[in-house]
Amino acid sequence: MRDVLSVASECAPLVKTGGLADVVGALPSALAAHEVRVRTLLPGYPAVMTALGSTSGTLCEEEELFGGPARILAGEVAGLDLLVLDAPHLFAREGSIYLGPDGADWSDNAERFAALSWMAARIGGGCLPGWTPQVIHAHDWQAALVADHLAMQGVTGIGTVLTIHNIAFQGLFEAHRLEDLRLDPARYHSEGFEYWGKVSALKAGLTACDRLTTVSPGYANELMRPEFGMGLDGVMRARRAELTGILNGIDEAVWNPAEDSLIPAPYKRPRGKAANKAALQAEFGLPEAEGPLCIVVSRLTEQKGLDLLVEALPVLLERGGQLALLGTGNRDLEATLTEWAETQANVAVQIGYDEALSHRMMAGADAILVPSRFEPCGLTQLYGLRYGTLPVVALTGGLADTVINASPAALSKPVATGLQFWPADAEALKNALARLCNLYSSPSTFRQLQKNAMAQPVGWNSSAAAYARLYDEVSPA
Ligand SMILES: Nc1ncnc2c1ncn2[C@@H]1O[C@H](COP(=O)(O)OP(=O)(O)O[C@H]2O[C@H](CO)[C@@H](O)[C@H](O)[C@H]2O)[C@@H](O)[C@H]1O
Repeated sequence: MRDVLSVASECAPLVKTGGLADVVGALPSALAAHEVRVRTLLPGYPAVMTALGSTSGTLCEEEELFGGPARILAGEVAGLDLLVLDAPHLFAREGSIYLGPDGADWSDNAERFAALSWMAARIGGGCLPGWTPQVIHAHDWQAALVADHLAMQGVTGIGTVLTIHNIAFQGLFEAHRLEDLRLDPARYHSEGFEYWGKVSALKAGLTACDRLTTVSPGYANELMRPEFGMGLDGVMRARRAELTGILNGIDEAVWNPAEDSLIPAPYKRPRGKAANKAALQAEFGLPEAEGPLCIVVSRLTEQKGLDLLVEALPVLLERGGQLALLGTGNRDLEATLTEWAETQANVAVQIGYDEALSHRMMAGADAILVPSRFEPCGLTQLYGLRYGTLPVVALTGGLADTVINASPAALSKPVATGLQFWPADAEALKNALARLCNLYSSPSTFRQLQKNAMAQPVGWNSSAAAYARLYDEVSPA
């Protein structure tokens, strides 16, 4: 049995802004089947403290943690073995976990997440009675200082793994804060955590952790190229031997069309989607239509390429297709999409974040559109596969790794599970939408694609085994 401390800034179902939370929340139970015991360290945001309740005990205290006292609490919540960093001066704030009321990053995000890494390192050093992990698994920049903090605390004999969920987020801070963040000035150089005159928390982890992973083999390759490495491609190339791409899975208990209590009519076969489609159209105020009902469930950011969809949309509408979109983010994009919905009968837009609605959309739609410019893995195309909702995706990162394009060869086998297009531009997306409409107009072909999609494995099993092997490799002898 391996003991692993997973460290992250979010974890479903407790606190979620994106796919990171899903992965951090799902991995522990997937790993349990592979002889790995995971305890998850999270910041004590109000939602986490409330979920923990009063049953927890204090396991370890710190008098002064970046401006105030702190302690580690423990408890079981939603099947997770949680360790919670209770530090009210850093985390007892309402609103977004990353952003202040003005929409900008909290000005002390450096200290907030340095504190998380510092306490992870303390746990690695044995501060909890009776439990010390063999491996610390850090997720994204918010946990990436952990290897440096282990070194600063003089802790050795612990394996470290850093997973990159999205290299666009790097945790950059002014260099003069370096010592306040309890970092070693001797590592402030181009092969350490220095990045264009700043401290990069992500680069700290990329240069100091024993092993690096990212969330698909395709993105692992892309990260080593300037177009995708966001300035860190050189670091990724230098650490090529320690970098692995391990595909994300989805929680098959939460995303199961046969037993999903959040959808109107659970189903096992594609034809069972019809009742869900009618309900979804009614819910969004969409009429019946000749073409496919497409959905988007997404953060509205540059990465996700939804500006391309705005340009390509007429092709779908001319063919009698429909769009129902759920998302939030970029204000201009929200306004443009809302305008489309106000002027087009076949476009409906819901601005906001709504987990239950996202299930109803997966169940009711014919296709899900994911036109991302880059996508480390992507989860919504995996939900789409499981629900027989064909993914139409850009050929990048994990989208390229998880969807089998409906090429003539793949259609004839038949193994195709969706549509891919490249480059990630409006013209290629228009072509993909036209191809989708063609396939949709042949019901038997479309039904076969849906069956193939629903049969594609999208769970955690083989990826959990890959993480377990990695933990074995980095564990001290
Ligand atoms: N408005 C809304 N309402 C309800 N639910 C919404 C929503 N907007 C988004 N979601 C949900 O949030 C999650 C988003 O996960 P993704 O993996 O698709 O992208 P994200 O960029 O957040 O994750 C990053 O990390 C993950 C995890 O490694 C990688 O898969 C991904 O490529 C990388 O960019 C999904 O569960 C989705 O259903």
